[in-house]
Amino acid sequence: MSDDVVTWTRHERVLVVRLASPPVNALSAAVAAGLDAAVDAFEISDARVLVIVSDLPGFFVAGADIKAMAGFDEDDMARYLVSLRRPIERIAAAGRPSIAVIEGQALGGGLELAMAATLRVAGRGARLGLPETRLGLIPGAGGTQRLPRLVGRGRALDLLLTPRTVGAAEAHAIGLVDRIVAAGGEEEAGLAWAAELASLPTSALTAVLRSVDDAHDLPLTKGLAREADRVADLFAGEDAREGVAAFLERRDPDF
Ligand SMILES: CCCCCCCCCCCCC[C@H](O)CC(=O)SCCNC(=O)CCNC(=O)[C@H](O)C(C)(C)COP(=O)(O)OP(=O)(O)OC[C@H]1O[C@@H](n2cnc3c(N)ncnc32)[C@H](O)[C@@H]1OP(=O)(O)O
Repeated sequence: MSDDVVTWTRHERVLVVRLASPPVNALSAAVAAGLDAAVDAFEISDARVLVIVSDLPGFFVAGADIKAMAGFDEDDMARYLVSLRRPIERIAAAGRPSIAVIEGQALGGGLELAMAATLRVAGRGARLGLPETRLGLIPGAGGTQRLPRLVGRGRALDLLLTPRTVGAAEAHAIGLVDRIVAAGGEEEAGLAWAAELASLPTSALTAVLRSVDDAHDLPLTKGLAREADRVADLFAGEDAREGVAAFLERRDPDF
């Protein structure tokens, strides 16, 4: 368990990470370190899904810690950038699904954290944006790379070039969030979604995640070849045997 700004608890096959760093969950060094420790806990566990949720009403994460950064020298900045990017990239590369539960503001590094998750669920009151240009910066934790992959070049530029934020409905319409729920229902929806994913075999979910990432990174022919290899590996595995048998025996599979 990390210090009190980032905590995590196990809910059956789901690890729930809670952010509670008043007033806005700014990504301070303590929050970054806490996130990293939470990813350590996820990696050594047999949890199948990671959920990231804020305990601060109105804020998912308001971005990097501007107050702290204002006093940085270049070495501090370099260390801070590494400390922020490390947990964010580990979540993205985890190979097991993660869900960011967005209630309120997800800005800058906060939206970058959410985009590193596999999936995003937002409440109707959420606002999302990458306002770094207003600080004379650009996103430094993957925002310029993941936003175009999620929403396309034009919409990404619209949100990257200006500090404009989008509400939940627009974010859902452009594919920045995957599910939109009534305000107040975010955490329940995120946990229910995580439980649904956690009932499925990690071997298949990991194969989906790796294959979809290949679709961005590889030429089609190589991606198709890797997909075929993954199908063959899965078909030879216990999970596929259980899944096929359960179907034929008209029962729920026990993965
Ligand atoms: C800036 C120096 C740069 C030096 C180089 C650094 C390079 C290292 C880069 C690291 C990796 C990059 C990560 C990421 O890409 C970069 C970022 O995330 S930059 C930050 C982006 N986020 C923002 O710009 C949001 C700024 N905040 C707001 O717009 C508003 O505060 C809000 C979140 C919309 C809330 O508005 P209100 O409800 O009106 O509340 P207040 O504005 O009064 O704020 C309340 C309280 O919280 C403090 N606060 C708000 N945001 C931050 C923050 N990001 N960091 C630290 N503190 C924040 C605010 O100051 C108030 O404090 P109080 O006055 O009450 O003490």
